[in-house]
Amino acid sequence: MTLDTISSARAFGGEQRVYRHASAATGTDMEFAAFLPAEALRGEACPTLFYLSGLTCTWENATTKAGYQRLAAEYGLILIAPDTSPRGEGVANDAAYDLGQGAGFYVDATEAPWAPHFAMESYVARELFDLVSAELPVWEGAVGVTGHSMGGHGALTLAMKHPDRFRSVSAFAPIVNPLDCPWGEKAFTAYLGADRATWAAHDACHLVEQAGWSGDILIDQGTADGFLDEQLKPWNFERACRKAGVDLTLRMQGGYDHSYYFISTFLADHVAWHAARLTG
Ligand SMILES: N[C@@H](CCC(=O)N[C@@H](CS)C(=O)NCC(=O)O)C(=O)O
Repeated sequence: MTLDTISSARAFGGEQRVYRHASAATGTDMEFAAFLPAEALRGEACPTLFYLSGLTCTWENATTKAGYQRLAAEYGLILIAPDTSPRGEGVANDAAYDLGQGAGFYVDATEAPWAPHFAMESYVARELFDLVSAELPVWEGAVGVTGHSMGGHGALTLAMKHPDRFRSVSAFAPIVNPLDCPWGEKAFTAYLGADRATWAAHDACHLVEQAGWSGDILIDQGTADGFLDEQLKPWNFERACRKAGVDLTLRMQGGYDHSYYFISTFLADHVAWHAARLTG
């Protein structure tokens, strides 16, 4: 598979790159950002962190606003920031910001008109994972995943569904219970169909009770997040983790909202937390 470099810029002794490639999973070209620390540029195997973004985002939001380059350089970590959906003229879309392009929800759609291209679980957890493992100096067995909002849902569910691939997981303001929030109900109805029984396999609250997680989990959530009560409900996941005996650290951060100001404030803790688990 060919990786085309769209851009490359020196940052913190490493390089911030953006790649494009033809994706078999989505049937489209996909773009993603990759920060390579100095160690990776020297060809040394590096622990790697996937950062999955939220609604309306591409690889660009986190790459330009989270400040991850300095942190990834400090810990010698490769950071991979995928897009949030397939895109393009031949790809289904919706006028709303929370469905279609920019809102892939990290599931493989089974329903029309989404099924032909919306395969973001296969894309991230298999195709992109295998691609970066083959093309970049990713330290085998030392890959973690984090994400924000819809991307937090992606991080939690992909980690629990693919524990052979992801060794550490954390999230910022994640959607934890798509079966019980308007964003999740709308997207899952469209992508997976009306039968809610099929949804549970993509719901972190259900997954943690069914599949569990052998490590610990870190979640940061702002108390001034406008989506907290209606969409995010981290207490549902706290309850499910307690029931499942999974070690969750849920930090309610006073006065923080849903923005990248919140993410950039606490990202250092997450990068350090992943680095410790991936190299320990
Ligand atoms: N503010 C958006 C809601 C979507 C939103 O807040 N998206 C979050 C992720 S769920 C985000 O990171 N947006 C892009 C950014 O802040 O750069 C809207 O109403 O259109």
